[in-house]
Amino acid sequence: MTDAEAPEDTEPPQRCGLVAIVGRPNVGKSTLLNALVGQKISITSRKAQTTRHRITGIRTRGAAQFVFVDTPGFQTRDVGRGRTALNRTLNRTVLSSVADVDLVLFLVEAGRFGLDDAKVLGLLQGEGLRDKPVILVANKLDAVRRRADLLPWLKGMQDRHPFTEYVPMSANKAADVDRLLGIVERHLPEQPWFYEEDALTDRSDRFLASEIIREKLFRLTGDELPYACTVVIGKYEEEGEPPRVLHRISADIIVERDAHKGMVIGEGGERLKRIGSEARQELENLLQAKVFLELWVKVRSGWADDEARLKAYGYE
Ligand SMILES: Nc1nc2c(ncn2[C@@H]2O[C@H](COP(=O)(O)OP(=O)(O)OP(=O)(O)O)[C@@H](O)[C@H]2O)c(=O)[nH]1
Repeated sequence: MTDAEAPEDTEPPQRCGLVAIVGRPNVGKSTLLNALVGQKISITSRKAQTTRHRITGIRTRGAAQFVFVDTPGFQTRDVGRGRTALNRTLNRTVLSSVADVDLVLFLVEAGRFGLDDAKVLGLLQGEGLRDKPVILVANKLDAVRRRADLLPWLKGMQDRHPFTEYVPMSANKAADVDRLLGIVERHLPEQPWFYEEDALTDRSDRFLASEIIREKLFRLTGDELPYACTVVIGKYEEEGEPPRVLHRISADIIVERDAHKGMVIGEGGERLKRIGSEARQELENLLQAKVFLELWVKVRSGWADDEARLKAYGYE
């Protein structure tokens, strides 16, 4: 067979790129990330501002590999009284996580654009970020009662920023999420994939463990517990060979006051038991291994105000 007769190579070239998901707290960033990645990686909670770490989720679909970077929402609410070290650290994280990405998904709630949203958009229009392609994702479309109002709203958004695309959608609708992936794909640079085809996250098991425990902590304590609580993994050991692997994990739940300790432990230790057993089950699913989980509750007042301690806990 000569070259002229060879069948045409129809394989599309590989695409791969970093995508940041930004938006004010509670707009649906974690929900969207989980849906885009197709498996639960980040944590979601009805409570605002639970995502403090920069989390990557990876999705490989066809020729495209999407590397998602979830960022904490630009902090518009103070933690405790006044501006704390925690807040300053969070704002720095937002900026640095967006600087090196190929594309930004700017999430707002469809039909709304408040002061909080404007602050995040302001960050995106800052020095060094101006030429970055930004897709406006108008999330929670299902919650919009008057669809007719949406068109003028979208027109208004055009005046606020020259967005690359406008995508009204619901993060909890699979078809919408699929359509968004298709749109994002077109903006990924043509280059070889960074990760294996089946990679989901470059975060360690240790990190995922602390995120899952923290999610259970917030879900099961409701609104009582201030979000200035954290989870620190002390011991993390793996024993045995597949398929019989055991992860031995010991974690500290750090709270600010004795009263909070009581809330976490609950009557007769019931609540702490539940946090532990739900986290263990979820970890066993995720790791496909047995998990032995030990939880301790410790009081360290003022931890959110101590930069050195934040570093020790991994908030950089
Ligand atoms: N109706 C509706 N609710 C949604 C949608 N997407 C997210 N939510 C809800 O919005 C709330 C906040 O979602 P999260 O994904 O935790 O929001 P987030 O932006 O990551 O919040 P932070 O971690 O606080 O920054 C949750 O109760 C979600 O279930 C959507 O498309 N429609």
